[in-house]
Amino acid sequence: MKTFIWNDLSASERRTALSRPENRRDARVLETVKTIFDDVEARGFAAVTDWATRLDGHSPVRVELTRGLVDEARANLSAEDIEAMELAVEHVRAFHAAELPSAGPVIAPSQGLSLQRVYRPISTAGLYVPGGTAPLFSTLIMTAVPALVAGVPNRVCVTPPAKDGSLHPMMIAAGAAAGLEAVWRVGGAHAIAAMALGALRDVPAADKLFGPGNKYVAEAKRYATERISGIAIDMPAGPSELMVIADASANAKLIAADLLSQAEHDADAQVVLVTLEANLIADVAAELEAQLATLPRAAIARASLEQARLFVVDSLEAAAEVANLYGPEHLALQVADLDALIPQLTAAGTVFAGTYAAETFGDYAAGPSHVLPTDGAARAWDGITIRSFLTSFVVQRATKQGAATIAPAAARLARLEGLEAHALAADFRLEV
Ligand SMILES: NC(=O)c1ccc[n+]([C@@H]2O[C@H](COP(=O)([O-])OP(=O)(O)OC[C@H]3O[C@@H](n4cnc5c(N)ncnc54)[C@H](O)[C@@H]3O)[C@@H](O)[C@H]2O)c1
Ligand SMILES: N[C@H](CO)Cc1c[nH]c[nH+]1
Ligand SMILES: [Zn+2]
Repeated sequence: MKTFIWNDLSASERRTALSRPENRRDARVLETVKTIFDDVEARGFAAVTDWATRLDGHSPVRVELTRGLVDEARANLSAEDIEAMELAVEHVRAFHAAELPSAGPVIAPSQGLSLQRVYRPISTAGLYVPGGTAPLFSTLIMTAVPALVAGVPNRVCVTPPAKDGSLHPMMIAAGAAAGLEAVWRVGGAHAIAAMALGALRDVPAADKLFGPGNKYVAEAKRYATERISGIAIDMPAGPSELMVIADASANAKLIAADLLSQAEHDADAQVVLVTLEANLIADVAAELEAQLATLPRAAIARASLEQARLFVVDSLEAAAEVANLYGPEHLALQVADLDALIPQLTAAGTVFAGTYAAETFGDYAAGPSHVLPTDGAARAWDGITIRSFLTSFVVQRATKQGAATIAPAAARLARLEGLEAHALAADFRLEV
């Protein structure tokens, strides 16, 4: 791990030490994404098929979640697997249902005026479920369940095929539990382009794209917003990130386990340790080696660890400063005084507080969606919430008396702006 002593760094050295690698915004990634969008726009589903075959070895298929297919998938899973999935689905459903907003309060700034915010589900949500190196059916749960709770009528779900072209049985079982009618077996930037441009046969173009992915997928989502007017995305959600803040009370084994849990996602995953206790460093390094020895995805985790960073700080204030500047996707706190640290935090996708709050719990089953902002986007974006699937608008009503109260002020301001038609539209309300 590259080590930095926070107090020894100038302001610009601190920014450099905390910057993400350049390769995510690699011009070649954007070039590939643009080429794919051009082709999908020009040739539609035929282009999606060609890219899918070329990059993933299989053409796109709409896998309808029929009763027979779901039963077969469930038969290929153990009762314990299904129980775990159902617990996760229930926690995610309950958390998002609890946060479902009802219409806002009716606000009357003057007599005869009433203002109320109401919420509506978006019409078509494009849900991306990663599957390049691991079938992340947990992401299906973390996107499709909140979309269901929000009442989104068209939920289009895509995920890349396994090498042999199959879908993991849990993708099918979880898809059914999340109320999906089908899962499209297609991934990568071409799947994003297909959802964004309405090129998945008769599936309508997505109003908003959701879900995380590797640098191609993340760039394709960003590029969709540049290219297609009106389309939205949930947030920039690229390769996983974890920052751990530790003090002398921390357990080196748990720190290493949490760091490796995100490092094993992707060679591009970012893991960072911020420690108030220099003596922890050797223990964490030893634990990392010991745990890597038996990890099936050790090669990916090692590649990620090559970019890992370690910051030595001398106070909780300094630790919070590092976290707030970096804005990690996940922030795990292994410090004795959580109540002193948490109020100082301003930028993180989600925070795991204390010894027992494993990041893994949030990834699978705690309840909030695990789709979270990366690359510093946590400074300005939320992770997926129930609101991500809703739009809202304010219904503005006025009685004759309300119009009489507000029209003179509105007309006067309009005339000051030189907008006579606006002013007349206010004045005429006094005549009817
Ligand atoms: N931020 C979050 O909330 C969050 C949540 C879960 C996972 N993740 C991240 O999602 C990512 C999943 O990545 P993944 O690769 O396993 O799956 P993925 O589904 O995101 O990407 C796989 C697809 O990428 C495309 N691809 C691969 N190499 C390409 C190339 N050279 N050119 C063009 N396209 C190419 C292929 O079509 C392939 O199907 C990881 O980085 C993981 O850390 C993030
Ligand atoms: N840690 C990922 C978000 O960065 C989510 C995930 C899915 N499966 C396991 N983990
Ligand atoms: Zn994870």
